[in-house]
Amino acid sequence: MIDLDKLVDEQLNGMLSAPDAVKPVIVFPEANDPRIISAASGLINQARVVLVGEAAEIRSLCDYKSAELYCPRDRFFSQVQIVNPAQSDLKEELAMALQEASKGRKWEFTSMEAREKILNPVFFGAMLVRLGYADACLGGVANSTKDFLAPCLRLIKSSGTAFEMGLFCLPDEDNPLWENNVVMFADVALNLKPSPEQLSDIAVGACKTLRDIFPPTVLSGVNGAMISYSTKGSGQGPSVEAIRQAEPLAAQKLAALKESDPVYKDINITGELQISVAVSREAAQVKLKNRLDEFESAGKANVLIVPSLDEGNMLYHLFNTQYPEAQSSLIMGGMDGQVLDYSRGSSLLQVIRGAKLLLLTRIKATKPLVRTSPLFPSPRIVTINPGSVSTQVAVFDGDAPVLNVVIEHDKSGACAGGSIAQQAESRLASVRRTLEKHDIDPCGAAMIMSRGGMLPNPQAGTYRISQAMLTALESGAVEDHPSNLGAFMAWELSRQGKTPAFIVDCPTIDELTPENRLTGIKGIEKMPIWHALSQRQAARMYADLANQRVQDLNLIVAHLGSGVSIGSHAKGKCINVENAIFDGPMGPSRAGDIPAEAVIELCYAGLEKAMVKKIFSAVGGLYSHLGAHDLRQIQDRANDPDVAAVLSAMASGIASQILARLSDFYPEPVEQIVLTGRMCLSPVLLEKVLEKLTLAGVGVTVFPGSVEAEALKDAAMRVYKDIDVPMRWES
Ligand SMILES: Nc1ncnc2c1ncn2[C@@H]1O[C@H](COP(=O)(O)OP(=O)(O)OP(=O)(O)O)[C@@H](O)[C@H]1O
Ligand SMILES: CCCC(=O)O
Repeated sequence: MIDLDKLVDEQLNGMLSAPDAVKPVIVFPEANDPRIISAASGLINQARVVLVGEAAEIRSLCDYKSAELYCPRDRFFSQVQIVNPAQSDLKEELAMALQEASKGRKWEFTSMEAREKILNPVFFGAMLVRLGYADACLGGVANSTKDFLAPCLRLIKSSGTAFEMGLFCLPDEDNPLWENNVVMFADVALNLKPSPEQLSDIAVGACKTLRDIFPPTVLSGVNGAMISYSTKGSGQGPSVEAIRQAEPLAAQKLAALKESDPVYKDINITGELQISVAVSREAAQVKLKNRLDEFESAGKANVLIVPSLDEGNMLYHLFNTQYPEAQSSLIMGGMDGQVLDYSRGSSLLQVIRGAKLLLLTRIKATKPLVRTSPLFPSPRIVTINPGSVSTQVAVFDGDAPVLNVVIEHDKSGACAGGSIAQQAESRLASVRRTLEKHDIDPCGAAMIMSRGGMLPNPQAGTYRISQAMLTALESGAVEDHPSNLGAFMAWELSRQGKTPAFIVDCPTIDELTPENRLTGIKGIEKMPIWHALSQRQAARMYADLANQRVQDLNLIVAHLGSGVSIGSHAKGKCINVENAIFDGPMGPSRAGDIPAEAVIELCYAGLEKAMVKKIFSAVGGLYSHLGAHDLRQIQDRANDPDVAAVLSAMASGIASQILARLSDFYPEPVEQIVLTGRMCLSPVLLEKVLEKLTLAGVGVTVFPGSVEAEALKDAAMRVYKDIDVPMRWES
C-alpha cells in the first residue's frame, strides 16, 4: 500500500525547505476538541497554526492528558497562536467586514448581529481567511456541516464549484483495479445533482488534486471518468445528458490546466462510462470494442466522477467501511485549499492527514500564501553573517523571509586585513549598499542579529551587543577571524545600540568534558573553535523534526562548509569538538590534522609564524591539492582520477571523524547524525560521506546549505517572544 502520509510529508517538507518558503497560516475554530489540539501539535513544523478558543481551556486539555501532544509542550505553546474572539484586537474589523460581506444577501446581518456572529469561532476563522489573515480554515469535527461549512462557503471566495473528494490508498491486493491501489471519488458530500458546468469543474478539479498529491513517479496516470449507467450512447436520460454536456466543458478546462503547467499534461478525462467500463480493461474491451483507444480513461480510471451525490456518498462510505485499514481522506475541491470540512467521526489520524493534504493543495494553489499575518508577531529582523570571503545579509518579517543575499568580497579589498574595525567598515558599506538597493532601512528593524565572534569563554546563546563586548573583541579576540566583524557591523547598523542588536552562538563556546579537553602534553588543552551557530541550529532543526527537545537527544552534528567541524551534542551540550581552523578533517582551504612531525618540520623551515598559520588555515585542503577551494567547480572535475582521489580522501576524513565521535556518548546511544553546510549541496561529496556513515548504524539527517540566517532569525524570535533572555557581556 502506498504510504500516503509519508508521501505527503516528504512533499511538504521539500516545498517548505525552499529558501523563500513560508508556512501556510491555518485556523482551527474547534480548539476545544482534543483531536484538534493533538493534531495541531503534529502540524507546527509545516504550518502556522491558529487555535480559536480559550487559552486556559486549551492548556487544561493538554494538562489533563485528553489531548496528547506530538511535540514538546513548551514548543507547542510557543508556536501556536491562541485567539479568543471576544478578546481579539481584530474583533471589530472582522465584524465590520462580515457585515459588509453580508450586504444584499439572504443572510444579511445588521452591525449588531455581525458583532455577535464574529464571536462564533467558525465565523471568526472564516473571516480571517476572507481578509487574507489566514490561508485556510479547518473544522467539522465538532460542528455539523451546516454549522461549519455553510459560513465558510459563504464567506471564503472559491474558484468554481465547491465539492468534496474521497481519496483512498487501499491495502495491497493481488489484483488491484487501480495503479498502486489509489482511487478517488467525487463529489461525495456537497452537490445533489451537479449541473454540466459543475460536473466539469468537479472532474477537472479532482484530477488536478490527485496529480497534486501523487507525482508522476508515484502514479503514472491520472484518468478521470464521469460515471453513468450508459456507456457512450448505450442509454438515455437526464443524468446521461448532463454528462454529455459536461464532457466538452471539461475538455476545455482541462486544456487550460495543461497549458498552465506541464505537470498536468498526462491527465485524461472521459465522459459517460459505466463504472465497470471505467475501471476494468476487460469490460471496456467488451463494451467499447474497436473504439477503446478513443477513450483514454476507459478501463483505467482512477478518478470516478459520479452523476449525483447519492452514488458518491455511497461509494465513499462503502469503501470506508470495507477498507478500515486504507489511508483515506476527505478533501475539499474548488476552494483553492482554503477550507476543509472533516467528518464528525474523524479519527485523530484522519484529522492530521486531512490537514496535511489541505496544506499540500493550498501551497500548490495559484493563490499566494499569507506572508505576514496580524495573528503572528512579525518584527523586522536584519541578520548578518560574515564569512571569510563573503557576508550573508538576510532580512525577515517574523518568520517570513524578505531578503537573502550573499555579498562576495574581493579578497584583496574588504577582508584583506587591517584591524577588525577597519575591515568592518568596508564590509559594512557593502551591507548598507545591499540593503539600500532593496529598499530596506535598517533603522526600521526591530532587531539586528549577527553571528557571534571569538570572545573568550562565552556561554552558548544570545548576547546583547555592548561597547564592552566590542572592546573585548578588539583587544582580546581568541583568533583573528571574520566572525569577529559581526558584532561591529551589527552595532553600527543599530546606530550604536539604539535598535536592539545581538550576537548569537560564538565559535568559542566551550562545553568540553574534562576527558575531551585533556591532551597528551600536560599544559596543552584542546580549545574548541567551531561552527556553533550552524551546528546548534541543525541540532534544533533535527529535534523539531523528531518532535523532541535537544536537551533529550544525543546527536553528532557536522558542519561541512568552508571550514569543517564535528560536534558531539550530548543533551544539548557540545561535549567534544575540535578547533576547526587547525584541526579535524581537511576542508576546502583548511589542512586539517597533519602528522605532528611534519608540522614541527614546517615550523622550523624558516617560515614566519603567520605564514605557517596560513598554510594550515587558508591554502590547505582542496586548495593545496587542486589549486581551487570552490567545491562547485571542483566537483565538475570529479571524473579526473586526481580530483576524485582528493575528494575521496576529504570525504573519508569527514566520515571517519564522525564515526569516531560515537564513543563520546558511551554508554548511551547516538540518536542521529546531522549534516549541514554548503558542502552538503555537493552530491559527489555527500554520497561518499553517507556511504561510509552507514557503518554507524545510526540514522543520518542532512540539512543542506547554510542554516545560519535561519538560526539568527530564530534566536531573534526567541528573544522577541521572551523565551530567551539575552545575556550581557561582562569584561
Ligand atoms: N551549490 C553548491 N554545491 C557544492 N558546493 C557548494 C555549493 N555552494 C557552496 N559550496 C561549497 O561549500 C563551501 C562553503 O560552505 P559554507 O558556505 O557552508 O561555509 P561558510 O559558512 O562560508 O564557511 P564557514 O565554514 O567558515 O562558516 C565552499 O567550499 C563552496 O565551494
Ligand atoms: C568557526 C569558524 C571556524 C572556521 O573558520 O572554520
